[in-house]
Amino acid sequence: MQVLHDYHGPIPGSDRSIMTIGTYDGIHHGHRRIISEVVSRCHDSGLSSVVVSFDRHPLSVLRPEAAPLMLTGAQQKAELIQALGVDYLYLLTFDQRRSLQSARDFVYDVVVNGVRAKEVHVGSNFRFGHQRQGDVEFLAEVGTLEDFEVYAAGLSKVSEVLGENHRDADKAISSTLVRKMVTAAELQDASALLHRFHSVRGVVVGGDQRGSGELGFPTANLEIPANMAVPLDGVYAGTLRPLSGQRSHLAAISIGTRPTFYPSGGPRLIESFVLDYNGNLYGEEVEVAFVEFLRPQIAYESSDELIAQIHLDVAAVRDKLTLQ
Ligand SMILES: Cc1cc2nc3c(=O)[nH]c(=O)nc-3n(C[C@H](O)[C@H](O)[C@H](O)COP(=O)(O)O)c2cc1C
Ligand SMILES: Nc1ncnc2c1ncn2[C@@H]1O[C@H](COP(=O)(O)OP(=O)(O)OP(=O)(O)O)[C@@H](O)[C@H]1O
Repeated sequence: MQVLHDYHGPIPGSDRSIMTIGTYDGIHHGHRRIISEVVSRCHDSGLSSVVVSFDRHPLSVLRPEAAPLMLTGAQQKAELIQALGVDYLYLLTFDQRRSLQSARDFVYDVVVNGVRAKEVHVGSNFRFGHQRQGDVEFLAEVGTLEDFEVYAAGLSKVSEVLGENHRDADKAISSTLVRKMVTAAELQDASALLHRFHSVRGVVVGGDQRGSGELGFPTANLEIPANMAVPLDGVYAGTLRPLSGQRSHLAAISIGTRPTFYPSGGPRLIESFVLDYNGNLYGEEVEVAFVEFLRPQIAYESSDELIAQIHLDVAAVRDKLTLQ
């Protein structure tokens, strides 16, 4: 897959393309359906597949105070789109200028002159352009004039993945809904909607050295990235993968402020005790994936009580994740 940044001009190597547009944070079940449809129609027609997306969430420019915590960083989103077999990711800088662009100018700039689309696939709720004025009907009107077809897919509902009895069965799957599930630690539901375990990437930083010393459980510490969705404070079964390698390791993960040692609150961290591992992870970029909530954070009376509990946590991780 080739990544084009604010590319002006025809997509290289192809006359016309089949495209989709959206924020595409998380690449959830509904997103996958649309992107896979684009890829499959390209296989049939020999055209190139293009996902047009933004380099940041539009709300981070329009109303930063209302910007959501993200499910994917830019690199991970690109990797997930690539894994679906897409040829080109066309990333638009979402800045003040873009936010003021009318729906008509956006279609001509991106769909007609940029991608030279033959087909545009979106969900039926897709909106675009200044103040979200453009909708599927407007896109189709321009399509009639400019010779591209618009396919508006019905929205995939939660019931398709989580069954008719789920609390949110009737809702459309959306990034917003998955973000809520992640932050509420409803990880089984979130994983099913994402087709993967939610994860966060970061560089391992030094801690207080208490983990490797007094506790006997060294931890790879990540600062919580300011704009990423992270499950609520607690202890989790999950995995850690150094991005320099392919292998994931089982991990007992603690998210929180270490209340045993910082009663009035320390920095909030993601700390991973990696099972059966004694390498050095400092300075490495890693991906920590959250599989299952085990328990809340507890302020223990003594280190010994915490150590006894971490032994149980590690056993629980082994038990749950080696059976899956
Ligand atoms: C599996 C696991 C569970 C943990 N649970 C708690 C907890 O319930 N309460 C708490 O105060 N700290 C908890 N911690 C965090 C430890 O306090 C922390 O790892 C320790 O203070 C070492 O910090 P350091 O990495 O800065 O040296 C947990 C850590 C791990 C790995
Ligand atoms: N459940 C769904 N089923 C089918 N298509 C969807 C679904 N959700 C979103 N889409 C489509 O996927 C594209 C990207 O969606 P986008 O990321 O903008 O929306 P979203 O997932 O609903 O996120 P948010 O909750 O932030 O609005 C759009 O064309 C959108 O209409």
